[in-house]
Amino acid sequence: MSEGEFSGCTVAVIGAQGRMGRMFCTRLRAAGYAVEEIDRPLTKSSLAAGLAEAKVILLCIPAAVFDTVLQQIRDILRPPQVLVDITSVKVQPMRQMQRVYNGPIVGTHPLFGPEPKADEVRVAVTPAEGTDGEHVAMVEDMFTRMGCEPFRTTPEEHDEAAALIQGLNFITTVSYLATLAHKDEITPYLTPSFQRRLDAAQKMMTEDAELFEGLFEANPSSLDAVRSFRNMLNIAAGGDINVLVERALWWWRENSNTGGVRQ
Ligand SMILES: O=C(O)C(=O)C[C@]1(C(=O)O)C=C[C@@H](O)C=C1
Repeated sequence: MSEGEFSGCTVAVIGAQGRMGRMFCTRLRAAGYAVEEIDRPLTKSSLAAGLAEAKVILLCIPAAVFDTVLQQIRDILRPPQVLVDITSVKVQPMRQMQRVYNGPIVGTHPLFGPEPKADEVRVAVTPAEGTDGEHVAMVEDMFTRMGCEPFRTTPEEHDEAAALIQGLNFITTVSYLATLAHKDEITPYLTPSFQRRLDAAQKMMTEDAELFEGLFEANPSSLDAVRSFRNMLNIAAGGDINVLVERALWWWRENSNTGGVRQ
């Protein structure tokens, strides 16, 4: 299939009314694709009609209903339709998709929410083994045309990285704030730097906790990530804070002419 054939083709978006689904429908149309919007209630006839002309089926659905929806579409999908998901973990959904469909499958994880800033548009792309390069390139091209920056990886590599970035970000925040909960006596001591951290955690805790909890449970690398963090806490508990600070300064290595080592 040439690039020309693919541009302007039909993409069926399942979960089109969700926040991510709505964003991708808008971006797909702006990029010149025909979009079939599919959302609840998912019926046999709405799915059959919606998927009939689609070259790509984009699943924008919560992990909790992933398997149910796959069961509903398994007999409707026809190779060479390309099945694409946007779930924030990859090992488990890739297996689920491969169990029900033997056509092209390209997993993706847009590393942003429904209202990304212009520089927050990276998309991890995890093709299933056996999916040919042409179909993977089609999907990468689709994201590029939507203004995103796709990069290719594997489900395992993705989940290890996501456990460290998304997983530990959540777990360390939850653990820290839980440690300090129910201690009215400490509130007079709140400082601006603590308040900044609390403010930064608000959305994650009050709006997205269920999402991150689900991702933690669904990511096979979560516990390894927690263990590496615990190793760092053990160093802190031993009093050797300097070792940790030197190591953490790696993040600002570009700003330092001493390669991350304090002056
Ligand atoms: O935009 C937000 O507030 C998000 O939480 C988006 C966010 C995140 O930042 O972890 C959440 C889930 C997706 O997997 C990717 C990005």
